[in-house]
Amino acid sequence: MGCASSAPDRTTRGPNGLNPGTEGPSDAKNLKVKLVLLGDSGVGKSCIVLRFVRGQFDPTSKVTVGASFLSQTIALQDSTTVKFEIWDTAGQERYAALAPLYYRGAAVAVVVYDLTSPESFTKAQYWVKELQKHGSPDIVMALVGNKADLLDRREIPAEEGIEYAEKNGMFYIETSAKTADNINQLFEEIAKRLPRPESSS
Ligand SMILES: Nc1nc2c(ncn2[C@@H]2O[C@H](COP(=O)(O)OP(=O)(O)OP(=O)(O)O)[C@@H](O)[C@H]2O)c(=O)[nH]1
Repeated sequence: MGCASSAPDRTTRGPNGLNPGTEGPSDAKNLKVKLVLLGDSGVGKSCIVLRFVRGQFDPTSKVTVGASFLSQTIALQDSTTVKFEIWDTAGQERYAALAPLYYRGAAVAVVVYDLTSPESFTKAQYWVKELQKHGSPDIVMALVGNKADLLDRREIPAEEGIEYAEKNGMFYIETSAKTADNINQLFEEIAKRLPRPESSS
């Protein structure tokens, strides 16, 4: 597990220097945002990132160790760009204590569960509470039910995800990193919800 581990050239360990490989501040036309992915091990966080950044899916990928970093810029219809600086955290319990290093200061949190796994939905709720307690007050949060291609194995009905997301001020989306379903839409939806800095011109 850990799709992004197949992309080592843009991967780094540890949160030091929170903007590796990036230059220049955000402005009204070119936003730069720190995004963190949280969720149980095996829910598909790395695969979502790899699908979004590289358009690839690697079913044989490895578990994430610590965290990995990738960035991707998207252009919106109003000719603004959003550069996502993505911290993909490791879902295994042994790395849980590291998570605050990655979600601290994040403008966006993407909390992922596997819609075939009730345990992972419980874990997603744990991360939402953690973010509510310790994340930035104006953080944009998405709740993602991944592995939507495995519909015959679904355990969490969409309504449950929607209801939980609404109660917690998040938006809900179901994705499949395998088929690419809703992956770009996830990031476009986040981009739409970002607070815009005042234009200086
Ligand atoms: N069917 C299906 N399998 C998926 C999907 N996304 C990921 N997987 C599989 O789920 C497993 C785990 O994916 P990862 O992306 O490594 O999971 P992770 O959340 O990054 O796990 P950690 O690195 O331990 O935190 C891999 O075997 C993937 O091939 C999906 O959308 N559909």
